Amino acid sequence: MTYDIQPTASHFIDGHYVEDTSGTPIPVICPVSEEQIAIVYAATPAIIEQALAAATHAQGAWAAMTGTQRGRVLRRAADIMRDRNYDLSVLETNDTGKPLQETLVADATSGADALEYFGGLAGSLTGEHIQLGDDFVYTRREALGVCVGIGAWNYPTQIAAWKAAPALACGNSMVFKPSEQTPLCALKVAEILHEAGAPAGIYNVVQGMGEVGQALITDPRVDKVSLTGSVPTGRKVYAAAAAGIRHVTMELGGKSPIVIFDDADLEDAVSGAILGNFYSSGQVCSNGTRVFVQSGIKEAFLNRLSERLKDVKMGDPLDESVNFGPLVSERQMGIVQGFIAKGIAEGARLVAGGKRQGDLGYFLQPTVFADVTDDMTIATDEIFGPVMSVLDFEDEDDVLIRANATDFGLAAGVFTNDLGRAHRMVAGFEAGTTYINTYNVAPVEAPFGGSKLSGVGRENSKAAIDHYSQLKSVYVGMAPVEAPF
Ligand SMILES: NC(=O)c1ccc[n+]([C@@H]2O[C@H](COP(=O)([O-])OP(=O)(O)OC[C@H]3O[C@@H](n4cnc5c(N)ncnc54)[C@H](O)[C@@H]3O)[C@@H](O)[C@H]2O)c1
Repeated sequence: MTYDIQPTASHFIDGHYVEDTSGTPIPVICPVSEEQIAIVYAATPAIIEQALAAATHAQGAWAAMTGTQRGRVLRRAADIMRDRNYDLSVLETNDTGKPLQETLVADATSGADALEYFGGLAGSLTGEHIQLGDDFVYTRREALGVCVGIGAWNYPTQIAAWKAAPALACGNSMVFKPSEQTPLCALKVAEILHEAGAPAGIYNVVQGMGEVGQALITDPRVDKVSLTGSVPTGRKVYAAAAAGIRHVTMELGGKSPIVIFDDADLEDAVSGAILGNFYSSGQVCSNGTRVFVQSGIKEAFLNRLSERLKDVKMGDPLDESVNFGPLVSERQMGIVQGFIAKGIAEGARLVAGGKRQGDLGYFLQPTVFADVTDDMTIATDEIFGPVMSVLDFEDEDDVLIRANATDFGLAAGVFTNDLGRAHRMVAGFEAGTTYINTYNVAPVEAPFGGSKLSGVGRENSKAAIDHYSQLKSVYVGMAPVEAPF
């Protein structure tokens, strides 16, 4: 236990920490020191039962509160989260390896934004009135019931809060399973929600691997499943949810394009490509890892990118001047190294990075390949590490076809000073989240999510309300009922 803020047990159920050391031990390894900083235990069937029973028991009374009352709890939780941002960020940095300069602004703060936004929205959730002559219909916007959230390891606090906030605002309860690689911060989200006044059982966290996720999804008490993870996992989770006709939100992987035209602002385009490839050491789902650069700006782009890469500062991510951290695990580092080797073997030109940095910690240099072609593995597969592929193009129509020639559809961006072209390009992109002259910004007010294999449903914004509530129609007859006999 390195920090006081460390959670005190593996699970948070029915308003308090719960331990059961008979579950499979899950060591938490710091990606910088490679040392074990904590241990949690996977949920046993008894723990899973406790969590689902608590969530089921608590949900009805929570849904019966007014939206304003529920919203007040969420907004209080947002305030607590902001007050503790520094400590939460340190915990997140230790768990994920992401630099503190990132976690201070993008994790608990983003989670707090979601709690505040959906807290504000909760009181205004309504149905509608439809007049039909003398008769009328009104709709009731009702909670779905018990929701299961399953998280990936790259944004543990953000993912936990992005799922909790709309779910709870709509009157649902939740059992959340964080990634086994980064299990700590979701426990703090649960602790804070309960400190803010969420009734016991409304938001529970249980640890474990895929089996625990499956046990949760397939339980008949569960009404909705929201996953953030890879496409292969998405297929399994969606299939399991389908057996029970459960609602789903799927936030899955991507291989997104960034298209840079000759007339783009060079500095902005380079910044966008850096944000879209190297933030969080490249472990961001919406990363624009296929960077299509028009021939007239290509050399200038690569030169300026190389210069900017000199400002990369790797090192202890708790040092606030460090801007590039390690990958989350040795396994992930190995996967990314495998892709880099493939890029070289398939003939891409390595123009920066490509190597491990030092031999302690899972640090990989930010890596840039040029002369990448559409069929190379580094241009087709999600790498989830700091590897940018630069591809050449000449023509707008052609680059749009190539940008869309992927089964993924999470994000896409365009850099150009031609407004007409910018809007034509985003209209043509087959992606859920698109950008003009910027990249990888995800404010809570805007819908976030993917099309094609990258997902189903949207997180954030008012759109998320539709994914955590359902409408009941109430037909009110005002005249005598006419029947044929
Ligand atoms: N679209 C988004 O918003 C978004 C955000 C972050 C990450 N991601 C994606 O997540 C992936 C990286 O994260 P990861 O490696 O943790 O993903 P992953 O798919 O390996 O695991 C995600 C979660 O699913 C659980 N899981 C695994 N198998 C399961 C099963 N059979 N049933 C139920 N749960 C199961 C894991 O334990 C983990 O909690 C990348 O593909 C990335 O693009 C997407």
